[in-house]
Amino acid sequence: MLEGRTIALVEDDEIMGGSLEQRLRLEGARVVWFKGYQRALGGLRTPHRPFDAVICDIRLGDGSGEDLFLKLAETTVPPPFLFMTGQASADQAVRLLRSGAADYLTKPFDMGQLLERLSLLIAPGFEGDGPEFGPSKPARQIDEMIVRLAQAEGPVLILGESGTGKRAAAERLHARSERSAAPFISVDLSRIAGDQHAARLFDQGGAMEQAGQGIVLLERLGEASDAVQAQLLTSIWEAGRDGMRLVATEDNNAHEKLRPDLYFHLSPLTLTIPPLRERPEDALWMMTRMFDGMNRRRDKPLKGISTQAEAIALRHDWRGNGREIRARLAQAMALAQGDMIMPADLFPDMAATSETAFATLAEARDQAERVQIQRALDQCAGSMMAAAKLLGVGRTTLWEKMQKLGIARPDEDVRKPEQGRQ
Ligand SMILES: Nc1ncnc2c1ncn2[C@@H]1O[C@H](COP(=O)(O)OP(=O)(O)OP(=O)(O)O)[C@@H](O)[C@H]1O
Repeated sequence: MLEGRTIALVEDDEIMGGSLEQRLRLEGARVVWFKGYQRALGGLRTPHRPFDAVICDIRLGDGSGEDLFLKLAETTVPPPFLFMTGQASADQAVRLLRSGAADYLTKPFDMGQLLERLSLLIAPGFEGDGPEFGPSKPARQIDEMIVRLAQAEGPVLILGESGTGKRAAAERLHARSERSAAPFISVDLSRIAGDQHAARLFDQGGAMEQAGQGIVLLERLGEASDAVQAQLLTSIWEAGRDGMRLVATEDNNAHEKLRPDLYFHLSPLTLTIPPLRERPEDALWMMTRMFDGMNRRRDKPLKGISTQAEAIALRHDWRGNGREIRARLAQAMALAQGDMIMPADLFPDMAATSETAFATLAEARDQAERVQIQRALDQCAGSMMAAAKLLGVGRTTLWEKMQKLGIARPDEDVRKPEQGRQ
């Protein structure tokens, strides 16, 4: 019944947790058991695999299940939560459901009841091929946006740095749309000489004709000349509702590279994919996912990626985004000497620097604090007062931490943009 599902169990009671774990496994689920608030917070924020659901006790020794859910909801879209409460008051029940939790059960309950509720909350709407872009809030929003774009009509513009997954998004859009049975034709304009663009797109047997009522993906559309862009605009008009649907990709400067009339025609349905350095938890998630796929194809599978390598991956800036992850992993898996991927396998170019040296606890804590403070400041549009509140510390403590960690005051960034981020 739960075959292939991954369920997180958050329960600090050994006996209750043990029997739940056993039963869920019997039903075929993969269970990850977190025995307290703090552990669950870490594990659910950066899951190695997305969870289909979370079964969570309300009372935990070191916090509450409700706080756990709310904390996760600040930065990610949590998986559906099924809470287990003692005698839940009506107020608490309403509050839990309003906060976005999927369901709750009042103790004592029997296993049959729990399994029934669980299957209800997993089956409709949550079934399918899982997230494509990661567990972070922006990534889940991209997944949702793709579904909405797939159901709409009209051309789509996908923007983002190289390797952020623009092509992956277009493929998913095609697969989710009513046009999925029709062709998906892609042309990367940067790989074809400029004087061949028009022929490749518009001639007999060209991309437009091949696509029929399917999707034409034009990668790096800004490479096309002004004349080709004008011709494209005409063919979008001519294709109308019954012809091909155009999806184009560009970097974030599309407005400078495309003819204004074409840009304005494409831009109403725009999907912008943020780079991985702004959502490090997705980088880790994507790395694990790619590792699993590549590892399955190996004659001698590796055991996994070491936690040290993961820690460095979490703070690496991934300028090449998914493309860089894939390249580094392929190299690491080919060259790994042991049965685990170690930092030097994944980042051999940094092997001589302190970047791959094993981080001390203090360094790891500083790094985690730096990321969290920066996130809070971003979320609060630079307001230190609001960020301090979000982080649960006083403004002075936040200020002292920022000085210690070398984080610029937000108003300094505003006054001197040239000294801001690179
Ligand atoms: N969300 C994602 N899901 C799966 N793979 C991804 C994702 N994002 C990036 N990748 C991987 O990263 C690489 C680049 O992805 P893709 O071609 O979709 O990116 P892109 O934004 O179109 O890149 P470019 O602009 O450089 O062509 C591919 O190997 C792909 O497997």
